[in-house]
Amino acid sequence: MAVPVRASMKWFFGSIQRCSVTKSLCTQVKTTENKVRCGGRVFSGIQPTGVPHLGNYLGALEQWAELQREYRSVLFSIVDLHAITVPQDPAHLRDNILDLTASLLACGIDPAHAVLFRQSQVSEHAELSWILGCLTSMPRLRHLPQWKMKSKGKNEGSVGLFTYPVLQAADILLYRSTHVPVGEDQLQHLELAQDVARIFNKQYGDLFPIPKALLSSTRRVKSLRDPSSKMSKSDPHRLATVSLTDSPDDIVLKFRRAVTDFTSEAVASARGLQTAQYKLLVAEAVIHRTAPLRAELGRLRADRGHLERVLTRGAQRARELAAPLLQEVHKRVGFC
Ligand SMILES: Nc1ncnc2c1ncn2[C@@H]1O[C@H](COP(=O)(O)OC(=O)[C@@H](N)Cc2c[nH]c3ccccc23)[C@@H](O)[C@H]1O
Repeated sequence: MAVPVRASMKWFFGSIQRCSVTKSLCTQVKTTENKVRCGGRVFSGIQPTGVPHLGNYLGALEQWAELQREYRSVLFSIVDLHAITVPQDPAHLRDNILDLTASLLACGIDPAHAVLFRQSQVSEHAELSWILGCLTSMPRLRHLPQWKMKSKGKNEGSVGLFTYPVLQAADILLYRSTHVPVGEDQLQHLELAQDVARIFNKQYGDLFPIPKALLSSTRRVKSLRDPSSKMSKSDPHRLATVSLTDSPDDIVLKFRRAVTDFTSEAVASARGLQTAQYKLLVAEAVIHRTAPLRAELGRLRADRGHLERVLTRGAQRARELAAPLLQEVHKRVGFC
């Protein structure tokens, strides 16, 4: 099958993928515009489904760390309410939340610069989600990716899975966020958040800025087994996904087995190499890039108390921002 592993490895050679989405929806991160210290507010979220993979890192987390130095106000949430839209084992979920916290810190998220918190510890998310859900039509949600993928096309999922994107809109709007760094797979969800903000503003008066997506240069890392799909935590094929905690041997194995249509003409720095040599080169680059993260992650994971404290403090700071906004929403809709 002629499918490009090089597409999933492009970042290594510094190739910048072109943004195919309209300018109004998204902005690529490394533009001059965004290098200026911005007065806006950045918000993003990640599901606690284990240690992040290379797609999460290159598509989102790497730029999260940069943005916290560039923006005045930055919040990152571990979205555990989203995680339970599919069945979860409670003990496993608890572990995953702390493992993800350690991973985010290892990727450079600094609680002194960014508010890092668990979504379920700030109840305003769920409450705003209800209000926004009352402004959202069912047909608008039916075609969004989470529902289409996870309900298996048979309308089999839970109500929570169906309204998942409304909760995501609430996450973003609750902080009047202006910029949302995400991978390409989240753009449709962001469009919904924009629509909901417009609907609310029209009905109740201007309150929410229309949030923009910030796409990294590596906005879609593909599965190493089936490049027609994205690299994903839920991929059942063990060799499809590179986790940040994979051992160097595992990384080499996964790239060696990766599906590719590579020809050495395609990437200047690999000219003249055979496919096997090229794959090894990329595997070594990934090992080199992830080694410091692996070491730091191991250290952070050992101190569960510290991780809990980071999340508790983060939730306090998030609530200080969320409560007055929700109060204002209450006033506008007529609750007080
Ligand atoms: N293969 C890939 N290539 C490039 N980027 C990728 C790849 N896989 C994942 N990503 C990006 O990683 C981030 C977290 O992924 P999640 O699936 O947990 O991401 C999700 O499931 C969201 N619904 C979480 C969420 C909840 N509320 C939010 C509010 C704002 C932004 C995001 C959220 C995302 O930026 C995602 O785009």
